[in-house]
Amino acid sequence: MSNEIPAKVSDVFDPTRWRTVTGFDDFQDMTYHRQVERSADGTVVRDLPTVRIAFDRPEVRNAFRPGTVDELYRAMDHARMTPDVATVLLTGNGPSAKDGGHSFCSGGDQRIRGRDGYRYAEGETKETIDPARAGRLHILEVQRLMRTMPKVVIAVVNGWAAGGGHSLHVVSDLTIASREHGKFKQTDATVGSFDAGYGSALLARQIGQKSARAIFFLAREYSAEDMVRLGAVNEAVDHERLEDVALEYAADIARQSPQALRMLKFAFNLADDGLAGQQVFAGEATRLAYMTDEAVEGKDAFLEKRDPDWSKYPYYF
Ligand SMILES: CC(C)(COP(=O)(O)OP(=O)(O)OC[C@H]1O[C@@H](n2cnc3c(N)ncnc32)[C@H](O)[C@@H]1OP(=O)(O)O)[C@@H](O)C(=O)NCCC(=O)NCCSC(=O)c1cc(O)c2ccccc2c1O
Repeated sequence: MSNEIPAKVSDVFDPTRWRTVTGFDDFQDMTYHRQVERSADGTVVRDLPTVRIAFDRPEVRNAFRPGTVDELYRAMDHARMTPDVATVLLTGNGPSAKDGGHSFCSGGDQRIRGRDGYRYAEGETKETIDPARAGRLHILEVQRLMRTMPKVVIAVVNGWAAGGGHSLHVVSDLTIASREHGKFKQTDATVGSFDAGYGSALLARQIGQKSARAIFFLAREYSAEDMVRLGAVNEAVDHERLEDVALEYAADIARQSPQALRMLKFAFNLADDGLAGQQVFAGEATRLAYMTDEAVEGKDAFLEKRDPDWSKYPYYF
């Protein structure tokens, strides 16, 4: 494992607490780091169970284009499949070198929005759109991944959370936000778009119908403190302490049982996610069942071409 200290990608990012995750060197729009413990001389002693995934387009308030979403999905899925990762911090790098603005994510990049979704493009403008590739709305696939992955996802809102960026905070398990720079605005309807899935309906489950409807219908700006009062954000934090506090949350999460965490996450989702939620919860119930001698007896009996002997296993009540 490399002892190299990564570049300082954001104002509240402490490079000594992280290493760059290998295999993602091709990323252009995102950064992906793993928390580490280092000795006094900077040597990595061990990995810690948290990753940091961040939008890295601060000059456009961390708007996402299809390539951004591809990278976000890859990092998130890698975190999902890394067995010693408990918590994912999703945040935005910044501030913008252009104007000093802070952003978590401002949703879909409107410059390359086509009539069929967001278009792949060589450059930053509509003139560079690749006509051979269809438009995408696959941030929804990322939302489903965040929702169903058996890890705790924390939105670390360091600046603007607008449009599709607002929805990413909604679908995260927890949200902490910068008191100074965390700002929330659901601009979907302003630009003729609408997240009619988790972004709106789940928000209504979280904070109530009237408040959620106001956020979408009025598209007003809310501070981190406003959002704490509404119940949409767990905590407003001094900006300079934002990632430290996020790592304190992650340390508490790491003290809990992995099995209990995933059963709880899927239990929280179950009723709101209908049969899909039941399927995800039930999959973990099946895994627990596979761990029992009773289930092993069923498998062994099949392989040994005999009838299963259930006599040792009571009909619990
Ligand atoms: C986020 C803001 C409120 C910040 O305002 P502020 O005044 O601080 O900054 P500027 O407006 O000056 O922005 C600086 C700079 O960044 C550019 N920029 C900002 N956001 C975007 C963006 N989303 N796309 C492209 N460019 C952006 C801005 O133009 C400036 O550039 P300069 O060259 O002039 O320096 C404010 O910026 C803002 O309101 N942004 C737009 C937010 C928005 O409407 N987002 C899209 C909503 S729709 C969406 O995200 C969405 C995506 C999906 O994939 C979906 C899929 C399925 C269903 C629904 C979806 C969906 O709704």
